[in-house]
Amino acid sequence: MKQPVRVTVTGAAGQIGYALLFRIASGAMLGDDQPVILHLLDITPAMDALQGVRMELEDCAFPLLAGVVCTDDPNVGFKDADYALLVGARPRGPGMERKDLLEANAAIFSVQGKAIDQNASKNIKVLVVGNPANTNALIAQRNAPSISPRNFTAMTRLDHNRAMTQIAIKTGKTVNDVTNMTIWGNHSATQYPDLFNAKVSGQTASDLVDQAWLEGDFIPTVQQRGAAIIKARGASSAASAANAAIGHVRSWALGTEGDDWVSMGVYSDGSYGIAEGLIYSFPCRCKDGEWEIVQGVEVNDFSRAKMQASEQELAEERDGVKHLLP
Ligand SMILES: NC(=O)c1ccc[n+]([C@@H]2O[C@H](COP(=O)([O-])OP(=O)(O)OC[C@H]3O[C@@H](n4cnc5c(N)ncnc54)[C@H](O)[C@@H]3O)[C@@H](O)[C@H]2O)c1
Ligand SMILES: O=C(O)C[C@H](O)C(=O)O
Repeated sequence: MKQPVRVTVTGAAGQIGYALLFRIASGAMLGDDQPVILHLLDITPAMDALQGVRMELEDCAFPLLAGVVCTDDPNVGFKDADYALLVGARPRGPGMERKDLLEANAAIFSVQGKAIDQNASKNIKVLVVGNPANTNALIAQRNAPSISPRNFTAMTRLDHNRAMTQIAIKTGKTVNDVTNMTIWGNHSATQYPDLFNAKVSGQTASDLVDQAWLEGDFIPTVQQRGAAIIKARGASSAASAANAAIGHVRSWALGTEGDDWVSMGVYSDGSYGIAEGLIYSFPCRCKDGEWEIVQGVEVNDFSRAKMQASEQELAEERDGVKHLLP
């Protein structure tokens, strides 16, 4: 049996937390031979609810669950953490854009970045889910100078999964036939889901649909899916978000499949002309616990304009939180 690893989940008493923790404890995220110690971090008023979550975790008798720590102290929450899923943050309501949450949520990620810097493993892998995820990841990363910026990522896997299903439905196939999907940019309404490189049963996806559907239906559906769920459910996506978080960390830790890739918000090294240092979603392959941006993906003029619009939005978000970026 492997030694247990410590996995911190923030916002653990929230709705994504509830859909996430039981799957981590079951082995869905890190494999069925990897014991975990869960560190559940939330705010003080949520501690009673968090104890309820702990009781339910205990009552599952998961063979891989080697311990549960519940806390409202980030220093305890991130102590020796090997993985952190930063979920705890306010969700948007109807009519809001995700960046409207910046003011409410940014401070959380500055505090948590510092706590990660001071307490966590230097090899920690961090996934930011709380919105606006890319810029919150940037804030956490910049407040943790002793840890490689490569270790801070933001979640666009939910958008990636949404895009795979939309093209599968349109072409009468299933997601098993869809490969090489890419979400470029920000987890926001400027994100760009790319059908020019995606494949359906080995054929280029954009060749299988007309441009009017691609521009007028597919792209806005993926961009606006979070808002559509909020409108329908009266609450933001939770089970699908938790599922995407599991997928993101699993791909990062255990590797991507064959030649396929996944979408991850990662520290830009200037690939595809995207400003260095932004947390931008690129096509990534993972191996041995490391991600790399896939090079040589074709970018036509249509794609380039959309990628730059999302880059521009991320630069504006970054400038809006300058006071939190040491
Ligand atoms: N990136 C994505 O694809 C994606 C998808 C879905 C939701 N989200 C975002 O995830 C976040 C959480 O969503 P939810 O539906 O679980 O919300 P929720 O309100 O149900 O839960 C949030 C939890 O975070 C806790 N929290 C608040 N401040 C905290 C802090 N400083 N430290 C620790 N915990 C804190 C709250 O007490 C609450 O328990 C939101 O920002 C939402 O917009 C992102
Ligand atoms: O859209 C939201 O605000 C929630 C989440 O980011 C989503 O994409 O479902």
